Amino acid sequence: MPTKSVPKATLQRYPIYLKALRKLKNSGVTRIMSKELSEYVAIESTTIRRDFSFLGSLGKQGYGYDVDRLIEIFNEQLGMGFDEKIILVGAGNLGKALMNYNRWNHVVGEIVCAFDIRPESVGKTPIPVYHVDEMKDKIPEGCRIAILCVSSNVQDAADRLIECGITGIVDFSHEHFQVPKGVLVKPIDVVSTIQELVFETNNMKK
Ligand SMILES: NC(=O)c1ccc[n+]([C@@H]2O[C@H](COP(=O)([O-])OP(=O)(O)OC[C@H]3O[C@@H](n4cnc5c(N)ncnc54)[C@H](O)[C@@H]3O)[C@@H](O)[C@H]2O)c1
Repeated sequence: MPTKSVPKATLQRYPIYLKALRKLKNSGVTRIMSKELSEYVAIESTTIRRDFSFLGSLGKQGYGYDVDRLIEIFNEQLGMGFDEKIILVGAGNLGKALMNYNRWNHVVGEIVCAFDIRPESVGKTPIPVYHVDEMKDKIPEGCRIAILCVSSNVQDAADRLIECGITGIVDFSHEHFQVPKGVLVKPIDVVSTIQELVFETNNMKK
C-alpha cells in the first residue's frame, strides 16, 4: 500500500475500521455500505469512502463493501492481522478472570492455553491449563505474546517464556525481572494507575 501518500489521520482510523469489520463479520455481516459502517464507527461516510480509496477501488456503487475482502486487505497490506495466539502463565484468580473474559478474538487474538506450577489445583477453566514444564510442547505455533499473572518466581516464569520464543510480555506480576534485548515487557499495574490518578486529581484542585 502506498502509505507515503496516506494521511496520518486516515492511517489512525484504519484500526478502528478493522476492529468494526471483524466484529461485523463475527456477527454474520458479509457486506456493508459506507453509511452503515459510518453509524457503526461514528465516522462520516464521506471520510470512510475517502479513507478506503487509498486502498484501491474496493466498493461498488449500490453494493457496498465486501467485509471479508476489506479485512483481507487490512490484514495483508497494513500488517494488522489481529489473530495473535496468546498464552497465559499463572492461572490463579487474575489469570482465570482473563481466561474467562478472553473476548478479544476480533481485536487482537485470543488466549489459547495457560500454564501453571499447580495446574491440578486450578479448577474449571474455558481453555486448557498445562504444567509449566510442558510449555515447550504445548505452546501454540507462532505464539509470541504471553500474559504473566504469576504470584512467585517471576524470573523463572519469564525465562521459560523467553526460551519458548515469547517476545512480548504483558506483565501483571508487580515484580522486577530481567529480559534480554529484543523482548518487550508491558507492565500493567492497577495500583500505580490509581496512585497516578490520585496525584493528578490532587494537582487539578490546586
Ligand atoms: N497488576 C495488577 O494490577 C494486579 C492486580 C491483581 C493481582 N496482581 C498480581 O498478579 C499476580 C496473580 O494474582 P492472583 O490474585 O491471580 O494470585 P493467585 O495466587 O490467585 O494465582 C497465582 C497463580 O500463579 C501460579 N504460579 C505461581 N508462581 C508461578 C510460576 N513461577 N509459574 C507458573 N505459575 C505460577 C500459582 O500456582 C497460582 O495458580 C500476583 O503477583 C498479584 O500481585 C496484579
